Amino acid sequence: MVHHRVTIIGSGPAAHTAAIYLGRAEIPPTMYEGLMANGIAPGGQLTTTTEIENFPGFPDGLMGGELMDRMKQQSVKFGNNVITETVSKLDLSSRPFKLWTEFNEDAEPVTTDAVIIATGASAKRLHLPGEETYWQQGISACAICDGAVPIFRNKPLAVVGGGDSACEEAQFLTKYGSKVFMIVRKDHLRASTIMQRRVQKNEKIEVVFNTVPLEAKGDGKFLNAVGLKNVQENKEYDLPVNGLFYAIGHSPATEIVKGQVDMNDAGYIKTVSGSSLTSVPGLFAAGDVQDFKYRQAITSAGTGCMAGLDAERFISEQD
Ligand SMILES: Cc1cc2nc3c(=O)[nH]c(=O)nc-3n(C[C@H](O)[C@H](O)[C@H](O)COP(=O)(O)OP(=O)(O)OC[C@H]3O[C@@H](n4cnc5c(N)ncnc54)[C@H](O)[C@@H]3O)c2cc1C
Repeated sequence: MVHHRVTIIGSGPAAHTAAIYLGRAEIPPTMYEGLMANGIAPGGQLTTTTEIENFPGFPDGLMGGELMDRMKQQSVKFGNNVITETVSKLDLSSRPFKLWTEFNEDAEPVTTDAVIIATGASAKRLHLPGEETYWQQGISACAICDGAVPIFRNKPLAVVGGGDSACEEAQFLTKYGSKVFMIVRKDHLRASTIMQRRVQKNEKIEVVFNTVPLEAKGDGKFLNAVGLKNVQENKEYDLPVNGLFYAIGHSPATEIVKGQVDMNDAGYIKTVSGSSLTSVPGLFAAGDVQDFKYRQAITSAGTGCMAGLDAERFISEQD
């Protein structure tokens, strides 16, 4: 039977930071980095983007994929045992915990004393015609990450969504865009009153109610318009914009722990404030899988550090 002391599930900034801390504490973990788990390559969400300009230590920026390669090199240097498989089942009902990987569900389970779950989240997408062509070429699911890039400067932009995140993203984008349209399916915003007021007060934001996006359009290289439909008037038209930002929510990758650990209504794992501890002793959560608010590489790395230290303490207390 294969047994690991600490198993890390995931391979983004949270997972590799936790692995670096555990490795340096002489508890080298085993990491299941996933094999296109949730459609994302090993290395996580940053492998789906281009340049990262807000991760400290890289004043000239660097490509998301390169940042993740470097994190992996660093964790492997400290003994991280990386397995390129996806964990498909996890049994947290008794310790040691048991896990199975994809295509090996009938095999004997792997056992582990502790688990750090850092499986991340993925932004919900609309899958519009043209979306694949203009993804990261005008379409983004993260205004904070991508809003400052030159293609959006002083250009008209659109945000899809009517909740608090959409309002926040629209406000944020007014720093860069010449105008920001909020495309809202209903005849009202879902956002909190204070957020609605801020949007109303901001002269650069125009809310387009009763409207859904139909198509992403452009010159083959960059987005330059979004096809819209006013569902009340049944009227279709093109809105010229150079940026289209989705703010329609995220899906945390928590399927394997569903029903076994406390989560919030949106499916994010709940952690004890100021720690990575979950409702299950020996299960620690880090990164976007437990963070519905910040969802950044640096915050994921920060909570990964916390999970590494928390798991180290847990293991030391068992020894
Ligand atoms: C397009 C885009 C651009 C972004 N740009 C920036 C930016 O400029 N700056 C910034 O700070 N942040 C940016 N972000 C946000 C940042 O990428 C995330 O906050 C961060 O990657 C979250 O890290 P994480 O460690 O939680 O895991 P993730 O990066 O979400 O990675 C989780 C990994 O776990 C794997 N996994 C999932 N389930 C399993 C399983 N069952 N078994 C094994 N493996 C599994 C996944 O396949 C994935 O590889 C961007 C995000 C996107 C989508």
